[in-house]
Amino acid sequence: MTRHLITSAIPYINGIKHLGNLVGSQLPADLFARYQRARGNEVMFICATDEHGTPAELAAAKAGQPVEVFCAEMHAVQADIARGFGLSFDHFGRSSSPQNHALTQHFAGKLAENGLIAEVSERQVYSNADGRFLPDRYIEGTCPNCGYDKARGDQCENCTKQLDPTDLIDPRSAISGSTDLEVRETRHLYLRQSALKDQLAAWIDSKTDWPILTTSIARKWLNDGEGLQDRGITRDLDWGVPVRKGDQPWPGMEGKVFYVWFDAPIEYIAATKELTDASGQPDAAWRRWWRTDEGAGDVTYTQFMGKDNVPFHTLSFPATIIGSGEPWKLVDYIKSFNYLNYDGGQFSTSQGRGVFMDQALSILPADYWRWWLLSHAPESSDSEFTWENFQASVNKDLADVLGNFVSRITKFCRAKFGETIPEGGAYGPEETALIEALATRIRTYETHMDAIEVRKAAAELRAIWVLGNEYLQSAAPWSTFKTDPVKAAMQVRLGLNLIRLYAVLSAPFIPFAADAMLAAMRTDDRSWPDDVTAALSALPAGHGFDVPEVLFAKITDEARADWQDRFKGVRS
Ligand SMILES: Nc1ncnc2c1ncn2[C@@H]1O[C@H](COP(=O)(O)OP(=O)(O)OP(=O)(O)O)[C@@H](O)[C@H]1O
Ligand SMILES: [Zn+2]
Repeated sequence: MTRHLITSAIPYINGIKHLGNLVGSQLPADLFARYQRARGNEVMFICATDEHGTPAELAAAKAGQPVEVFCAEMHAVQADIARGFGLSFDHFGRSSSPQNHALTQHFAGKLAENGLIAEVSERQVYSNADGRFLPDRYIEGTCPNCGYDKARGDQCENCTKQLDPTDLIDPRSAISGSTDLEVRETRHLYLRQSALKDQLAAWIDSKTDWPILTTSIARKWLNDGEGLQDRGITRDLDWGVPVRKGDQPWPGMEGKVFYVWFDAPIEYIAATKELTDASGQPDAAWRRWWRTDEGAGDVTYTQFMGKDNVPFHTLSFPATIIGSGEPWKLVDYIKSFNYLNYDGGQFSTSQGRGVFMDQALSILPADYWRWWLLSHAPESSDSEFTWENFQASVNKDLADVLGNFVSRITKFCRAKFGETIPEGGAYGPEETALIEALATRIRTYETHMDAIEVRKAAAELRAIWVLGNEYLQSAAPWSTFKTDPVKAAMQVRLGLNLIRLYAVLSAPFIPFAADAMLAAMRTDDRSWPDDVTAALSALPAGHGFDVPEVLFAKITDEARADWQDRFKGVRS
């Protein structure tokens, strides 16, 4: 048994996530977690909401709620939708938890002790009307790069250029609209990433098996321009983790909070403590996942995220971990994703463009989405969601191949032998060939799943389903039955056992359908088919079963056209 710590990039709290967010982080992480559990390994699968920062404050203001209330409600909404998609987190935490406050302050204190925090006096925009500084998105104005007049203090959405609040032309407060602004001196903490550059570069160089997407983004940030820059880790805001040096006050930093990108990844650790605290376990229970000196030496840690999150996970968070000088677990493998685009454009939360997770669940079961998204995951390049492609893939793969197999074999057996697995007959050459082909493909499937090659694993799984259909077609128990009912019984018994086998293999991709298949076979036996021959006799003659309801309904052209129309605009 191996031990797997798995984290998904934590979704931001400002709204309901879209299908791009899902396939770029939480869903492939869930696939991997479910697979590792199915192989009998010990898994700790962590996700959380990312709750600090100006977008959360602005979203709360727009909703007319105190930010704490907004975040608590939105966390509950996101947790509920995650359950709807079958995301099997061991814990779905909150970056605003007391556990994360304490750990974030702990790391900052250690970094300061080790000389890796610099106090820098800098010029920030201050609003006289609002009586406060205006960091990041609290300030809007005209982009100096493209002239867009709604550029924000951290970035221009139009040309994507990263900005500083002081770069904006004709700046105004995003809170009050006031232009009565001035630039004032304020002191902030910087994480001295540049001092760790060589260590980080050597560490990245040692990761020869990582996806090119991951290492190329890390190298770009390490080397482009003047190389890895120090990073501001504090802000003049109320909402966030108060700046403290461990459990001590930090003189000169009163009233400031840590920047959201400093505390967010620390929440992976804190969320694990949230889990064990909630069940009254001692600290050793979470520390055995995170401290290499307290039991995490044999843990394999895998992170999942979209490409824009890669710099923080390859450089900033490792700088925090390494810089602490303490034996915290560093990530072993970073699986990153390109972007999923929507019907010729980008998904956008702020512009309400695309299909959002709640909407997706309101029109079709989770497994339809899980299957399409995973089998089209944007691994080697960006990929695109189109309704035509979605319809074709659901209808062909799920309805025609897997669903059809289950329906044909169960209905035929009920008609000729009743709802009990029939006895008699022995395997012939066709069955031996099928078992050999299955064994080869299942071993390949495992290889792809171990390597987190999501698309390849999906293709292999589909090929495994196809083997069953091909066997059924050529063995044709409905014809065999007329001349040799004992042989037909053997074929049907094999087919019904294949349903259980398919449920076990498919569960990481389509957990709800897998549950329905196992329920129809009246079994809880989820043992992994290390030995295919043995796996195909798990359900003995005489074992009862039920013909399941339609596993996957086909998507009609009318439904597709209707959704295409409904989701072409902007979410109101
Ligand atoms: N179109 C996309 N395709 C794949 N992954 C994406 C896409 N957009 C965002 N992601 C990833 O989704 C995860 C959650 O993102 P987060 O909640 O921070 O939203 P975001 O990055 O602000 O995106 P958006 O503003 O589009 O919602 C991150 O790992 C991010 O990299
Ligand atoms: Zn611009």
